[in-house]
Amino acid sequence: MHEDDLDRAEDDYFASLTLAEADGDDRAVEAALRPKTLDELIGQQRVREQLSLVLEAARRRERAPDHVLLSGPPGLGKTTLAMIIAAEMSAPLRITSGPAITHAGDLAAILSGLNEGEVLFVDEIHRMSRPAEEMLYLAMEDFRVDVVIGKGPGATAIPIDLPPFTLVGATTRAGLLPGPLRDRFGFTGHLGLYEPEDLELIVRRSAGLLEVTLQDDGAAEIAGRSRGTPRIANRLLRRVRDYAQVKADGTVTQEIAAKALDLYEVDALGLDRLDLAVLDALCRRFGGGPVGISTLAVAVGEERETVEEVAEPFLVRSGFLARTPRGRVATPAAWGHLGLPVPASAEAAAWSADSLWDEP
Ligand SMILES: Nc1ncnc2c1ncn2[C@@H]1O[C@H](COP(=O)(O)OP(=O)(O)OP(=O)(O)O)[C@@H](O)[C@H]1O
Ligand SMILES: [Mg+2]
Repeated sequence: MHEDDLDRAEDDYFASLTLAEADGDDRAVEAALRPKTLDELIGQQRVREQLSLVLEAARRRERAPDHVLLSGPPGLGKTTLAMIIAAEMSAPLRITSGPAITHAGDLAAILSGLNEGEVLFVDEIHRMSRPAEEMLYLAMEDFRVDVVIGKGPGATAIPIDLPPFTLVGATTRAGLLPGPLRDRFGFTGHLGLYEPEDLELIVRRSAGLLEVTLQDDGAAEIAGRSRGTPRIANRLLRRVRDYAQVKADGTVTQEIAAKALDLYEVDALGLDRLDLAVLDALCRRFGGGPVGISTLAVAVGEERETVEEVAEPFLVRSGFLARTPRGRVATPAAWGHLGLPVPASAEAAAWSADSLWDEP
């Protein structure tokens, strides 16, 4: 069995579980809490409107919608959206991922097995091999793959026509995709971190599905500590529910939520261990910066990618870290959050960070 088939079977399995069956298994609960339609999706107003237009137009033309690229930090709903696209088009969904496609042949097999209108979801599309990527260009644009038979001068390419399909690619970093690949997507949706109000709605929706009694201030407490991320909000809700059931009568109040999250070392603003380690290294070891992201990653013992894609977006959004052309700098708020006096240099660095830049 191919790894992607396995992924698919696993995802189908998790998605098919009812909440009662899934409960207790975090991954299965996550799948069961996924919104199934665009209307059910909370937040991401702009992406939702744009995508709904793309899908509605395709439905009216009775054609497969244009290829869609979804980018954004982990846990914001890329996989969920891919499933929604297929569901909204009443089309079957095939799931694979960049790292699972090691040879162009793997991709050729997947592509040539597609049926008309099918949605092919390629997660972590930035991690596909170069030859597979080139094969994908042709498939996306001309709905064709060239399968090479033989080797050396005698090798021949046999073109195989593909039925119209929709590719949905997901990446945590659109900036890492080669230009030619990015350009072949008809629509790119960028998912940004969620606002606390939206997270509150998500927590309340999930509590309803999980049959947790949740007070409004309890929902706000969980939302406020969820790092702008629905996956984290749902996970914190489950930990708080455990706490409420064991230590109280099961009702999640603000006080219960705060106590439970303190116990799990999620601080009042939602910073987790990694976030705090990054801030701590930045302030204590590098005097507040500027310091390069790779150096910072080594200092906290993490992959550069993890620091850049998981910790940094939230720290920037929370106003603790600024990205400058010379490196990352801690803002005065960061020193304050760590309970350290703000050095004069930090004030100055924050002012010079007016040249803040953002990735495309
Ligand atoms: N807009 C939303 N409304 C409600 N729940 C959401 C929303 N977005 C995501 N979720 C929930 O968050 C969880 C994580 O979402 P999802 O798996 O789609 O994230 P992802 O972007 O694919 O993450 P990764 O990059 O790690 O693959 C899902 O279980 C889903 O229930
Ligand atoms: Mg995903």
